[in-house]
Amino acid sequence: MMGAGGGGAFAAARGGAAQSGLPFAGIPPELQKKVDDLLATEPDTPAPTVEFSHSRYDRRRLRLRTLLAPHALALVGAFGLVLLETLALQAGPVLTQIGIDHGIRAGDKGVLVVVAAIYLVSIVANVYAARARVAWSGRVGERLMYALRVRVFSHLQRLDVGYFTGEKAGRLMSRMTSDIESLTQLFHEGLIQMVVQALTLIVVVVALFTYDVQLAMVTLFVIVPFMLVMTVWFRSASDRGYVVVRDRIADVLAHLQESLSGVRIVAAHNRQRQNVAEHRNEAGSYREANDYTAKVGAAYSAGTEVVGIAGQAIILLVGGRMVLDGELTVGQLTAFVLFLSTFFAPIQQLVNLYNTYQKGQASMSKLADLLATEPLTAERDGAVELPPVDGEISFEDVEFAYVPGTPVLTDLDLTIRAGEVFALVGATGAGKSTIANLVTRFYDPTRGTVRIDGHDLRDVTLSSLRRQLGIVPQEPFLFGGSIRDNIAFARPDATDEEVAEACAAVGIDDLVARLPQGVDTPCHERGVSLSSGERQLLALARAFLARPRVLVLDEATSNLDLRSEAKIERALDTLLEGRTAIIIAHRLATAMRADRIAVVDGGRIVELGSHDELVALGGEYADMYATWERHAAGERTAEV
Ligand SMILES: Nc1ncnc2c1ncn2[C@@H]1O[C@H](COP(=O)(O)OP(=O)(O)OP(=O)(O)O)[C@@H](O)[C@H]1O
Repeated sequence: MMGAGGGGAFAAARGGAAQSGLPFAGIPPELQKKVDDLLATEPDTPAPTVEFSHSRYDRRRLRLRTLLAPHALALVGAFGLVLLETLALQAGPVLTQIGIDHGIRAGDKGVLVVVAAIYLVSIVANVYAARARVAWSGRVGERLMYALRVRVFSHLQRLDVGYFTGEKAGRLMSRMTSDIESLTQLFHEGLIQMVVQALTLIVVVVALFTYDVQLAMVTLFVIVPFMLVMTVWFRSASDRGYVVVRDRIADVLAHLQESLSGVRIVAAHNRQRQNVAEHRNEAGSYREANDYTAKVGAAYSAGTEVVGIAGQAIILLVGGRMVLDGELTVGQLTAFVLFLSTFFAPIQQLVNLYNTYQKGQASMSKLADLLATEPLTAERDGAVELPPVDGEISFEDVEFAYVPGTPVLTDLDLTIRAGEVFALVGATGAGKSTIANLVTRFYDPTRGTVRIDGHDLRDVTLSSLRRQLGIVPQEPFLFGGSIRDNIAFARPDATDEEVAEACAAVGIDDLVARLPQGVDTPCHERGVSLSSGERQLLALARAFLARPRVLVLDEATSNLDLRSEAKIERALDTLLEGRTAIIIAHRLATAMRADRIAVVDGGRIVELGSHDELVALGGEYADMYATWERHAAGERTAEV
């Protein structure tokens, strides 16, 4: 299939636009063939159908077995290739023995030629089998990792907001980087190599016993015990080492992530030197942990080398005597020594692979834990679609605690009427954002119920709820992409006209017109290229385009200049029309324009009413208003 947009667009351009006088006047006929050739080389990548559900997903615990099961057939194929590879490789010592005993010692050149030819064939067979096996297992490994990456990412999209507050982002990144990496190693080479080495070991043991039982017994009972003791020591020492290595790399990544996302604050507070010192400590601890595992590995491989060489010397001594006594041929002894040298390699390899396996399993269990984490705001079984709402929000006897035992909101009973503009004011830390977080269902109340048009938020599907909610945070996040992508974030299918309408509604049409590529101008991550006022306006345009029934707006605290402020106020007038709006107001000017105002203090609503009512009440709000008026009067005097 041709890539969806490409061919059609070009074909249309060729047919119609050439005469239309549009800026893109079609492809000149002399270039059409080149374009067709180019399109023919485009990859065949139909748009994937993405399935994402908050409630229906694979809940089985992640295990090696269940991951591999769908690829059983491919694995059987790989096993066949491994068998061929191993047998071809181990033919060497047997052929050498035949060459010596029946060729050299019998003086038969014909045998030597045949043996050499078979040797050559076995090497070629080994090379081809190994090549096919590596390519095959690599492909299966990549498919597994692809599926796992998508599964983990999808689950991260599903988890509740609170989870990300509790988990350091750097640690989560290490799930997706170093843990996925160690599983990749396991799937690509680790597992199949374990089979290769285990098979080699079996073939060699069978060959040793076939050549001479007595010599094989010497090998097994004198040499192997040393090998085993060292291996057991190595296993436990390196296991301990790798646990530390994994923890420390996670710390390094966490520190890196934090320093990168806080780069402005770091620069502003001159923390670079201290940050470098901290990172040096983190990286130093990681290096020490790696030093330890390297030391353990070095001691083990040197030790096994010594045992291997000593083993060959013992076999030469015992076997040599047997040759002298006529119990063994020279060819057989040579084959035995050759087999012996391939006997230790698989043991060493298996132990190394055991590390890969351990690392992979540890990563698997961390990823399994992550995948088993149920979102705290999980969708209930049988959750229903929220029908189009008028936008009445009610809190019934609500209590909420981020940390069990320390409630942040208590005894909250409140009804925000449909279409009402409702402002929350109060000191910092009073609980205003928390109230908003319950409306957007970023959290569920610890006790009581939050309803929208009478529906308990926990009974409706998350997507149908969020479709009708608009959220404008204090510090709007801008994603990599164009201004258009950011405005149409909630509705990527919005038409150009709708995007333009949203820009005009919030008054950023003149800003967009000034940009070099208009709405297609790329904006950077976190919107560093836009001012904070412009970012707020862009977020308002985003909300406007989404046309939510209920809008939750956390007003920017940053001081905006009077023009930007006026612009934002005008944008709000358009945006709030006919919608229920909950505004966390940081400026009294905003609160004053609301239909009703709630003063929040210590997790409770202490005053509730319109601006005039609250001023008349003479309580906390009236005090705030009086202070604000004095300030405003002061500013006016200063201006005069
Ligand atoms: N994720 C969290 N985990 C634990 N405690 C939290 C969390 N978020 C907020 N809190 C605490 O809950 C209380 C209420 O916080 P909230 O953010 O609702 O206040 P606020 O009135 O919106 O303040 P501000 O005007 O500064 O945004 C505060 O004491 C705060 O420290």
